[in-house]
Amino acid sequence: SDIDSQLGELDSLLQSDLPKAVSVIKSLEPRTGNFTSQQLAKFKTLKSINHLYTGNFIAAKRVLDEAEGLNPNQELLTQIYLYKVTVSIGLGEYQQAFQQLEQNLRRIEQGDDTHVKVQSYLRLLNVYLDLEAYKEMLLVVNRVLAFNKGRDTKSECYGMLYLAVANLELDKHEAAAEYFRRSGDYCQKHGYPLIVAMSVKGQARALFEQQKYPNALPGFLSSLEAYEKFNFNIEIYSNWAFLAETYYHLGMFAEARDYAQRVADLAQVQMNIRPKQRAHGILALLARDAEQYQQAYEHQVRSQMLSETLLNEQRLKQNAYQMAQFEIAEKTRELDKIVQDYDIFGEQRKVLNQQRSYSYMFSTIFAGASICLFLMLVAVWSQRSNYKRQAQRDQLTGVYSRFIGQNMAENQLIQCQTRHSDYSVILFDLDSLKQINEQYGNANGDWALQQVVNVLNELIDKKHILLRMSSEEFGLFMPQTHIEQAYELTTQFLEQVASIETKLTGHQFAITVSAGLSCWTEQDLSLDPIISRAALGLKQAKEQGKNQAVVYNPVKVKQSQADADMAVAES
Ligand SMILES: Nc1nc2c(ncn2[C@@H]2O[C@H](COP(=O)(O)OP(=O)(O)OP(=O)(O)O)[C@@H](O)[C@H]2O)c(=O)[nH]1
Repeated sequence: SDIDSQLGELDSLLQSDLPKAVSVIKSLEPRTGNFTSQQLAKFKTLKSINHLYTGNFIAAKRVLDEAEGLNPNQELLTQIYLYKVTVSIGLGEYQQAFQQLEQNLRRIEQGDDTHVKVQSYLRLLNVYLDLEAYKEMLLVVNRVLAFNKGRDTKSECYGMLYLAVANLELDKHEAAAEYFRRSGDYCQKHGYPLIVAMSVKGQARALFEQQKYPNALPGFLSSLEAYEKFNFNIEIYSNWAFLAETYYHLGMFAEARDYAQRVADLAQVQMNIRPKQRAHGILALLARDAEQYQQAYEHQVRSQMLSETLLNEQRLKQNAYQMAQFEIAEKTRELDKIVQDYDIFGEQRKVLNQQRSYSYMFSTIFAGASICLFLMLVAVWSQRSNYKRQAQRDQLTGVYSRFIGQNMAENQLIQCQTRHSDYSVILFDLDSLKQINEQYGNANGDWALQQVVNVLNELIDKKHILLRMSSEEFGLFMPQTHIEQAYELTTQFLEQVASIETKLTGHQFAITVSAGLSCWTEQDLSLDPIISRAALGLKQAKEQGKNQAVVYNPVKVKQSQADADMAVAES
């Protein structure tokens, strides 16, 4: 009918000429009263695509719900569900996306269209990857491979790659290396050079994780060369960062510095953050080896702040759009092939070929089973499962870094403020660390720092937050702890530190710490004034001859002599 053909036209326009599509939607709107419910469902579904293009996920969700309620046929229903998944991904509601996919899969499994099944499974893999549900990924990968049986080479190629990625993320590094080798061979044979490069890199990653740095090196170098042909910058920069780290472990410091510096010099845009985070980590290590502690500390702080930025879920979408900016002929050809292979929407193929940019976007957003595959892959490769922990911790002592730790402490303080409960802070600093470094070497200085932290870790409990405030200073934040309790704990801490046995190092030297204490008063609106007072206490402790704790709380000191007494040096 006339309406059906107009809906068909709208379908095409949505991928070729968005402004015109919008005007067609407007012109059809007043006539929807004459539509059959099937046509109306189709119309609403198409409207949702427009909303998706413009990033209006809420509106898309609403019209899709309406379309679903109109009892559409099976084919349209599948389409509606897939768009709903896209909406959920767009809204960052991955759990929901996952449930919708499961629902849809159950429906699809009852049907017998193997192609649709494989595409849906691949799509499900995206979401699993994003949810870091690697075990589930393995199950679904096996289903992809079982259904596809090598029929669709592209799906097979991706399936094999996914299998390797899941193994890598599950820390099955040996298996991962083997699977990456196989996916590399297969994809090479069937002409998917970009996936070959990813497989080569994946293999290098698996070897890298096993600390087989000499074996990992050639893989990073050769995949770098391949990515360079594609101008695939995201991967190029990522490889530089891995090369920096690999060279560092191989003791080739000049090369490590060179690659790390290249990455550190990159613009601070979304897609560079992960490599930059890694590169600053390496620069921190290099600076530390050169005994440039201030620089090392600064690099570490930068690295940690970048990690924090990465935690933002939005990076996935932004990565997608960064990627979409690569207007490289090679890449476009590759994408066209992907789009063809993954063209769930059959007839739209010819339009996709006419209109590259829209097809690009279309494939990114909808036929996402293809391009999203490697976008998400890039994102997940950028987000090692343990990186969150690493980023939050000081590398030497394992305590929280300042950035993370102080945020946590600040949150705790707010809770104490609302409950009017106690909150104490201890700042401490190893005495004469400079001298220990100079006399017994930096390694022993490091060792001393670690021992001191070990001692304190034994004395504190879960609710306490221990963090490295700067290269020299540590802070202990203690909710629901009265200053007298804090002082008692500090006294014990100082005693135990003083009795640390240093013979194991081959030297005999004294380790002591000085500490400043302070606690929350009703006047304090944040941690800052409390920390400043503790710092004054620490300064006083140093001035009074070190190896002692000083409580600095002017308000309380004025109020009671007992508190002032606590400020007296430990005997
Ligand atoms: N080994 C080692 N030394 C460090 C680390 N971080 C900082 N340092 C060194 O610690 C020293 C601190 O020097 P100062 O601020 O003069 O303090 P100090 O020698 O500890 O003397 P006081 O704090 O006054 O007792 C500097 O020489 C830094 O290079 C580290 O992670 N490991």
